[in-house]
Amino acid sequence: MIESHDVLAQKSEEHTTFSSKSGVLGRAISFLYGIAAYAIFSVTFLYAIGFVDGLLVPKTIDTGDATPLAEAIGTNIALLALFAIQHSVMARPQFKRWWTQFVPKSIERSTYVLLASLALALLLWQWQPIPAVVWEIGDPRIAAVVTGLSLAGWLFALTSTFLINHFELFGLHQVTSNLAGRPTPAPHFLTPLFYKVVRHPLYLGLIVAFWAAPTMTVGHLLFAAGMTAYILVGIALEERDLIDLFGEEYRRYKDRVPMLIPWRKSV
Ligand SMILES: C[S@@+](CC[C@H](N)C(=O)[O-])C[C@H]1O[C@@H](n2cnc3c(N)ncnc32)[C@H](O)[C@@H]1O
Repeated sequence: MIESHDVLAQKSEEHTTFSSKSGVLGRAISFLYGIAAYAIFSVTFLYAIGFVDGLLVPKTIDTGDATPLAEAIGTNIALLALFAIQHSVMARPQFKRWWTQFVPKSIERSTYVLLASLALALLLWQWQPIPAVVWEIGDPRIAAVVTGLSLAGWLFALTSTFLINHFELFGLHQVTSNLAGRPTPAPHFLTPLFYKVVRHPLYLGLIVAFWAAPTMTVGHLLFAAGMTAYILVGIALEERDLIDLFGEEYRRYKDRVPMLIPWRKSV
């Protein structure tokens, strides 16, 4: 089903109706809730960079008490699955339609961001190290370049969110509009800068950040492989929704621009 901009405008209208009904106090509380969700996301995201790259934080992907291998693998797969299921299920329009019967539309995205951050925080906290080494770069200068590449991946991912709409993606736009009594504008299809080269620069940045490791342990490899597999499934689901939302425009974009690997027709 192609969701027209009229339908989206009507949704914005419904959103305004809620805003005007909820009162100033309700809107102020929603706004503070959105700010808190965003703050929790920011701390978790920054911690995740240190965790994956083994920089500055007390617990990294390769530190912590050793547990039996089967237990470590089982725990880590369960943590990755929880993160992936939360992300994928809650991002779907059908799920959003269902749970906005209980959660106000203005804080739907903030609640998603909050739960996603908590799922990530649980993973960072409970992750079991598996220290066996898969590869290790001996030359410290090359190792530093590889860490730099990983950091560049994180920055590329973060920049991509600003290119489409960082504040909408993380729920701040919605709670701010609600506070001001304005409708949240309907989503727009955008292809700025990186989005002209690949369709999913944010995910590409994350994949680079996960795989560019000067020392790759089995634990880190499990994390990188699990997250990459999840991203590929996530892309298939996201693109189905984007075609529903933007129709022929997104189909043509898909034919023209590769998914993740620049200048490659198919991927
Ligand atoms: C976490 S972001 C990831 C964006 C993209 N997949 C990427 O990797 O850069 C997911 C949100 O971005 C939106 N989105 C993805 N591509 C978009 C585009 N070209 N223009 C506007 N919104 C887009 C999706 O509808 C979804 O709500």
